[in-house]
Amino acid sequence: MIPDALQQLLDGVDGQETAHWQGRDLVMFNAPWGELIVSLQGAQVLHFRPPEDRGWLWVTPTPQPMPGAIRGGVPLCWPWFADERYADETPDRSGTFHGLARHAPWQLEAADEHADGIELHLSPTQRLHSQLTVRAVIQANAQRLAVELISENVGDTPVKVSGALHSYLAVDDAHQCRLEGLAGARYLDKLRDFAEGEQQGTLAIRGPVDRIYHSNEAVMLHDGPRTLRVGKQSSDSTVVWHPDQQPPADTSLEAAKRFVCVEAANTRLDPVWLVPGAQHLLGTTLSRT
Ligand SMILES: O=P(O)(O)OC[C@H]1O[C@H](O)[C@H](O)[C@@H](O)[C@@H]1O
Repeated sequence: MIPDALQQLLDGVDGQETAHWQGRDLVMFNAPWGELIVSLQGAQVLHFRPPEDRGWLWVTPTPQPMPGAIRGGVPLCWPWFADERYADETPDRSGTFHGLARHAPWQLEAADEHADGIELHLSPTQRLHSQLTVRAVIQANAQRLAVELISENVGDTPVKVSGALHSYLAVDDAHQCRLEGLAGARYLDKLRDFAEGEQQGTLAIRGPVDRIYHSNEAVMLHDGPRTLRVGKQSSDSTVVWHPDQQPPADTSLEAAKRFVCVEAANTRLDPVWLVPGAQHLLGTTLSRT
């Protein structure tokens, strides 16, 4: 579910086009395999809709201005998740929440479109870290959307990294949703000062949720008759976030009912130590069941 103005821009696209929205440069695709919008601020997928379905992702109708990040789609949190500033190079570790990548300008390096779908390769226009490089690969076809974030240590000392593919999944009503796949997983509850818990059965969203689950399993998001599968790669943390009655300033109460975040992440539970020359691929794959 995306803002009307964004949908109108997309409706005028046949094939691939660039556009400008809310101060951001966008790459838009309207093709037989589906609709896809990527913002070059943060290499952020804002929208994906396969044929004969509705959009899988949610974007706030009232985004904050640049250089703030757009709330919605799949923001790339890198090289740290939340306030876990392991790779923060500022002297007092005062770097921005969720890292540098989602605010930074990225460039499209390659777009390989074929009859069944597309593969996009993006990288930041400038290095974001003295020792780390990062790139993103986005694949879309009529069955799935995959986002990969690939970090490499090009320096000469080990670097500790965390991050997240912070997917905002569009739902009819968050309070009607059930998340399956987390039963038995231990979690840290960020709303209770990181108290530990263990998930019993399915997770229903009945109020605010902000939890880091120690799990590498796929999550099935049941939203009425619809189910979206959130798969992941090289991620032992799954973050589930829904702000309920206290949405952030860039989102109305009404709009906040329409998303649930299920994030493939590396967090304090499973930070990645990258030794010189090593690469790490954090991935998520969304698909219908
Ligand atoms: O408002 P943002 O910086 O985009 O963060 C939004 C949310 O992201 C994650 O899911 C965190 O676990 C939450 O604690 C945070 O509130």
